[in-house]
Amino acid sequence: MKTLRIATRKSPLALWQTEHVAALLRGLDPDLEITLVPLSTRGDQVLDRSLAAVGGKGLFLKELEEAMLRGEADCAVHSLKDVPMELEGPFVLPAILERADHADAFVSNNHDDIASLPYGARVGSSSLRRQAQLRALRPDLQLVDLRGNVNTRLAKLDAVEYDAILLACAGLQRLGFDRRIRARLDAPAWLPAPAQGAITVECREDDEATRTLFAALNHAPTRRCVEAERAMNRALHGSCQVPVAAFAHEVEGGLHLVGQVSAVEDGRAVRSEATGDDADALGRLVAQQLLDLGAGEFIAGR
Ligand SMILES: NCc1[nH]cc(CCC(=O)O)c1CC(=O)O
Repeated sequence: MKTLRIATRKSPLALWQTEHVAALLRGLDPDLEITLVPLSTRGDQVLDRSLAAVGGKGLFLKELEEAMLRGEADCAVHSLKDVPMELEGPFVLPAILERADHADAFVSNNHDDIASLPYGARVGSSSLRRQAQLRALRPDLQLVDLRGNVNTRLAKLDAVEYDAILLACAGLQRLGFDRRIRARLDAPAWLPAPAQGAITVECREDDEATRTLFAALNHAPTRRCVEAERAMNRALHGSCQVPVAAFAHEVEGGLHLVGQVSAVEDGRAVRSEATGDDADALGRLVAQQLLDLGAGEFIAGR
């Protein structure tokens, strides 16, 4: 292969993740020439409205996919949690890297954890999943939308617009902000988004050379776990207007998956879990269990 062109969003986290993939590739083949193709996506421009309202997660991929279709890039790097459950178009994910930290992080300059926040404190997050889990624990909190990339959100916390914010540990760690994590919000007590912490590579289905190149970076156990989480989400037909959380890990005899669907308004939730060896079947099973427990009520009309 001549030069590998990797499309990426321009946020500091996206660039870090793309540089990380490039470094892994150079480790495999020091002679490989790699160039980054940084692009703005519609998703990056929507800072004022809920993403769900304008078309959802696919907005972070579209421009990168268009560049691949025009032959201007060979592949793209994404946070897998931002990749829609169904890829639209002739694309595949030839590599899912080993998952980093799955957990959410509680970030605050004055408070140690959720429990020690004062009554009615202002917490910033625009994730419905994080808001719903906070509501369930602390109905008194004032939940305030917080958009923008990780660096922007930390700057808003420091400008004292919020008493605390919630972010993914993985993003903070990648950008060198480990020390801003005041408390980890770990599974199973607190559940992450499906595939949180996993980086993926997307390329054209018919591009055998690129698929082969990236096969070596795929981490099979992570792929199985995130496949179960994503199969559950897919089977729930959850738009990104519905708080869906999921976490799978390997156990004796296969995978264990825990899933949860919450009500946006008050954080009421249904939760279910199961063990199995077929990731896709396990995801669909837990989705069905959640529907049997009444998850449909939280999904309907959203
Ligand atoms: N929604 C943006 C986004 N997409 C992926 C991550 C974190 C990195 C990851 O999950 O791998 C973040 C930031 C955040 O949620 O704090």
